[in-house]
Amino acid sequence: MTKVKICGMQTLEDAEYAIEAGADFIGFVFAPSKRQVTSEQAADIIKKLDTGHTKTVGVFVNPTAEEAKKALEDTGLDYIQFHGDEPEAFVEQFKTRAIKAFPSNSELSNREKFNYPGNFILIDSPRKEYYGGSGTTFDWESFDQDGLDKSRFALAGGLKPDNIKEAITTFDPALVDVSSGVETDGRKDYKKVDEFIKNVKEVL
Ligand SMILES: O=C(O)c1ccccc1NCC(=O)[C@H](O)[C@H](O)COP(=O)(O)O
Repeated sequence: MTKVKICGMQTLEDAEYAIEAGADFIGFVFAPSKRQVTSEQAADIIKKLDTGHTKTVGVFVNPTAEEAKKALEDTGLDYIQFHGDEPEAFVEQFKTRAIKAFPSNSELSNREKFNYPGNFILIDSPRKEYYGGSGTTFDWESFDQDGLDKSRFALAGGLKPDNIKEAITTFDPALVDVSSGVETDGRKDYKKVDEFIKNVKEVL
């Protein structure tokens, strides 16, 4: 079954809700974003969570190796999501605890992307004001799926309760990642979180 990551946790209540609703991963954005949290805020939330099977992810854009290692050690994160232009050799240092994101308009071929180490290779919409979290889909039809390793493929960008089934049918990803699509007025909307996860689980 497709796994779900709910990204952009900003409060303990949001994180607890996403875990209870069945998210496999929850994300905290450390990069510049309207959802940005400090490592102290994330650590404070994570230490209060009973995560069960849910894994925690810190989203960074072009961090130094020291920043990423410190976040893993000090914040209690399970994984780091590299959402910038981090080179392959850089991600290699974190390979058992890394997710590597690329915009859908990256010049790298799918084979080159999947040569990167990491548990998942995430394809997100093209960058706008920030490196992610744009809330817009990319053109699924014209995206070349040749060379995608579906077992490590994660899909993001404008996913929401009413397009997630079509997204899964179109791409058969191992993981789907959402932020804006489960928000109302910039805050996590628990009804949308429930609906999103329910719809993912309904796809066989
Ligand atoms: O969510 C952000 O604000 C963000 C900012 C900068 C870098 C990455 C960011 N998010 C990473 C994610 O994993 C999001 O879930 C992904 O970009 C999809 O976002 P959305 O289109 O809003 O569902």
